[in-house]
Amino acid sequence: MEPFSLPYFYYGLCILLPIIFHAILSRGKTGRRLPPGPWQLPVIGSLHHLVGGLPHRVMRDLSLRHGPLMQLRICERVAFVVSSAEIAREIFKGHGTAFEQRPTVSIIDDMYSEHGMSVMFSPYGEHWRQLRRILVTELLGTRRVEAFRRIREEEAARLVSSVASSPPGQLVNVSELLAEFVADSAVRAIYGDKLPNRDVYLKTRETGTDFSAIFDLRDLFPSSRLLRMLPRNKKGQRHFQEVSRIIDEILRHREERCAAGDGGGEQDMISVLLRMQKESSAVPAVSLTPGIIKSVVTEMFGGALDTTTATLQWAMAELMANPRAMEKAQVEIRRVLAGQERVQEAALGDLHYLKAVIKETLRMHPPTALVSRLCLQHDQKVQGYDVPHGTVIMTNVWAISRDPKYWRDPDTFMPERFEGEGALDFGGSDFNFTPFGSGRRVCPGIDFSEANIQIALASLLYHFDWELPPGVKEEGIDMTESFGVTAKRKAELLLHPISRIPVV
Ligand code: HEM
Repeated sequence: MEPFSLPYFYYGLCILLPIIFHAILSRGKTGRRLPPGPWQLPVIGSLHHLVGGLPHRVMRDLSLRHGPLMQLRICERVAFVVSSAEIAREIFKGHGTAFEQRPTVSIIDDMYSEHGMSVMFSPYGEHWRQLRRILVTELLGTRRVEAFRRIREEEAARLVSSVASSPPGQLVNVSELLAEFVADSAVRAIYGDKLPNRDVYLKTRETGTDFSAIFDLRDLFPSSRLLRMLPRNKKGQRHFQEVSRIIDEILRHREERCAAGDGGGEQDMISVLLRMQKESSAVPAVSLTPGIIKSVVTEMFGGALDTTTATLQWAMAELMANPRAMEKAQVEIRRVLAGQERVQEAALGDLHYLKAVIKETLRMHPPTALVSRLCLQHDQKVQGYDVPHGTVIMTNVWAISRDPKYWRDPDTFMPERFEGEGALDFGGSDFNFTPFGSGRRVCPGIDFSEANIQIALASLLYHFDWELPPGVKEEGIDMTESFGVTAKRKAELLLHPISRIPVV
């Protein structure tokens, strides 16, 4: 064994002393009662604990050690991570509007500062309330979602035609086809037409969900004047400029078509917004300037595409990994739709097992695994702990919906748990199952995305049986999640379709 070496002792002391002083000083300074958390380093705080894994998974593991309300300090930002349904309920039900603001990052602030905030990142207040009302009543309400039915049916028919026309015996890239289905169906609803450069847009979106495009040191050290003078994140800037250019192009096309007399029957979201802009009395407290319309449209694209696509891709992968659930879903669909040439939405209301499959997919793979809010009121207390003004509250939706305290065999895909009377719903009031968030800022796109997911899944399962590539077993399907803002599948899903109900 090496003899004790004095220089190593001094090196160790040099590292430890600042940590100890920092811990003592910060404790003395705040005088607050804060929740427990992992040990912190000077300057970076708890950041080092988060390196090397997917944030929602690392945070779940940390919270198993430190508790369901855990404090993290990421450089200058304080975050409380919530990993229990009871605490989530306390936060969203017991504190009025204290936690109804979303934290934002500088790259998003920069982008919106040019043309005005939309809904997602708007501070809680009158502007948000008015825009949210437009979303809920005019753009994403039941009546409007119903009006997009023809679009969904056409795009679902196109999806199964693409599968049917693939060369016999060849694998079909189901992930890609589902991404294209969502892009076409959602975009036609938003814009009235398909994107002329859909593939370029989809590629651009991929960058937008990459953490490296939104990362900026300014967000971690908001008090640093020096960092504010440094150049912005180039990757993020390029990405947002590209998105901005594409949305400008879309809006220009739509306005030209409106001017040429094609109002899209006032069905698509952009023409609704343009009409409301003209009738300014329709929205007294918010001026629908071209900039605000651009922000709303950008957000509709952002909110709709990745989340819906990820859910569909996970659902197909889970069904392939669980042949019993696949068979049960197909038996139901083929019984309910018996004799139909293609899937029509009218029958989908009777597909109870399919609905349970979608819920179970969202339980196991919530696309927004961490839902963040900001505490903007003073003197809030949660579980007896102080919540300082400016604290980021991160609800670990993924951890809660995989917690054995609430779910039997939480890592097993079991749609049956959502069958029958009294099954949980994802509207935001069952706090152990909140893939769409909760409280006043719950996702307004639930009906819109559910309608798209149902018809695409039902169509794929109605017309085809599906087989894995040779040599791949159900338990060998790659279920790795990619690292990014949306919890997507890392691997593409390649499958063999076997025609059962011919596509005509
Ligand atoms: C499977 C699909 C989807 C999932 C899982 C999802 C999830 C979420 C979540 C977790 C939030 C945050 C809620 C909170 O803070 O409590 C959110 C907010 C939001 N979502 Fe979705 N979403 C989906 C689809 C959509 C669609 C289709 C749209 C629009 C076309 C949309 C637009 C929005 C908007 C605008 C907000 C911000 C609401 C506000 O701050 O008031 N989402 N979504």
